[in-house]
Amino acid sequence: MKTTVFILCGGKSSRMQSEKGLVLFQKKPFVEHIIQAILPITDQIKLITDSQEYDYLEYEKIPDLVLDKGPIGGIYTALTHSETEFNLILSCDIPLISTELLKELISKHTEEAGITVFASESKTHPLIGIYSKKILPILKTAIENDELKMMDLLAKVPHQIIKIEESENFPLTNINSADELNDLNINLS
Ligand SMILES: Nc1nc2c(ncn2[C@@H]2O[C@H](COP(=O)(O)OP(=O)(O)OP(=O)(O)O)[C@@H](O)[C@H]2O)c(=O)[nH]1
Repeated sequence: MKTTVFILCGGKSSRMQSEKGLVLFQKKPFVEHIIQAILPITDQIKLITDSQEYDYLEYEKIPDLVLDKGPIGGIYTALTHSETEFNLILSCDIPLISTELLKELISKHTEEAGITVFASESKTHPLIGIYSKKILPILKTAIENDELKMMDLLAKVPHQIIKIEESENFPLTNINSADELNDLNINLS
């Protein structure tokens, strides 16, 4: 299955108060941890961002087509730009993500699903997902109507959930603030 990978590196980072994808974890920016997990699968990696702070990375940067719409706006830009039917969309704040989990997600996606994501009983992970280009019209309408919640988008699209145990959530953890990063570092020490 030919897949393009898009990392969402936009938004306000208001809880982190600095460019989230460039926050250091184990001496390396979040975004580089994510790229490292993707590279054994593909080097077709693109960043959705308006920030020049990512210019040092060799991958293509695509500016947002719509502003202030949150992750759903970034996904809209990614799918509009994409030349492949299947697209792995990742947020920039998941430094623990592994190649194995990404491979599992890609291998379990089926053509009938517009979106495939992981979920445990307590948590769904919509920003670690396979998104089909065919959902673009639904995305566009959602943005036009300012219906920007990812869980609302999932409800509108035929989707597939890859069930995981609660204990498997850890590598999918997203880090939104300095406090959460601190907790993660304590957890791992
Ligand atoms: N390209 C793009 N990515 C976005 C946008 N808004 C959020 N994201 C990304 O979506 C993911 C989840 O973002 P959130 O944590 O919901 O929002 P945020 O703006 O980064 O952070 P907060 O201001 O703290 O809510 C992160 O990878 C963000 O970089 C956007 O407008 N464009």
